[in-house]
Amino acid sequence: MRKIVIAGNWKMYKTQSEAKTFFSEFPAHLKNTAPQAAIADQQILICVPYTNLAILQTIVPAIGQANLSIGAQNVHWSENGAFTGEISAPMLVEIGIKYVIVGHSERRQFFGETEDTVNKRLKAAQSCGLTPILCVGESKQQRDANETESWIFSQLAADLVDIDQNNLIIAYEPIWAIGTGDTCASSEANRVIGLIRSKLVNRDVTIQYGGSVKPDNIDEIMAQPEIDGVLVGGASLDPAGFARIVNYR
Ligand SMILES: O=C[C@H](O)COP(=O)(O)O
Repeated sequence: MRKIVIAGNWKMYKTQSEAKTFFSEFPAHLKNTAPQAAIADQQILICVPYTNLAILQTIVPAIGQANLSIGAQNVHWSENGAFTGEISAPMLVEIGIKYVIVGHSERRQFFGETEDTVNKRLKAAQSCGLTPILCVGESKQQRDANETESWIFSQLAADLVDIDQNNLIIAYEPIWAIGTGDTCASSEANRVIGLIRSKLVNRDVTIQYGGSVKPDNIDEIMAQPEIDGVLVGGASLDPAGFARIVNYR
């Protein structure tokens, strides 16, 4: 069965004090009227900067929302070593982190991430029991050149070599829709996600859509049959707005 995962990605936003303020306000906005079985099928996740991980691991359990987790935004492929500025999977696991974003387009665009390093990071995450969220998606130029499918298929082919599809989330994030307000039409996101699913060995992988998801388009996005959740950037920074996204049903 495909699990719904509604995830926020704070990117490089929120100091510790700002993160604490967010979580002092967020729970009051959550609508918790769904039956327990439905809650168990839906994971809420917020991927925060490294400086917020440990402190939020002590704060979030006290909220009493069993399906709410904190995740990381990247992970190195080595368990330790001389890799200044990097964080390893065992470091995340030791503080109870279960999810990590891998291969976000901003990592690929600004920090030289390649399909090879994405694959290595996925393997490292899985080998320590973390569930990675693999991000794939095309640029505006690729879409305009009708290369969306071929590009995403090539990303999947390279990124998923020797990856366990039973412990994996994929986020389809068209780069041109990220932070632009230019949301991919939900029917088009549904079509591309269906194509991604057709390439997987495990057709039950949770596949999210990401790119300008907002409170006012979440219902339409989540009504699409192939879309199992969202990866939300800007709109995850506001507690009331992100709760509205989480409360879509
Ligand atoms: O990881 C999240 C995506 O980059 C989407 O960001 P956005 O919701 O600000 O467009």
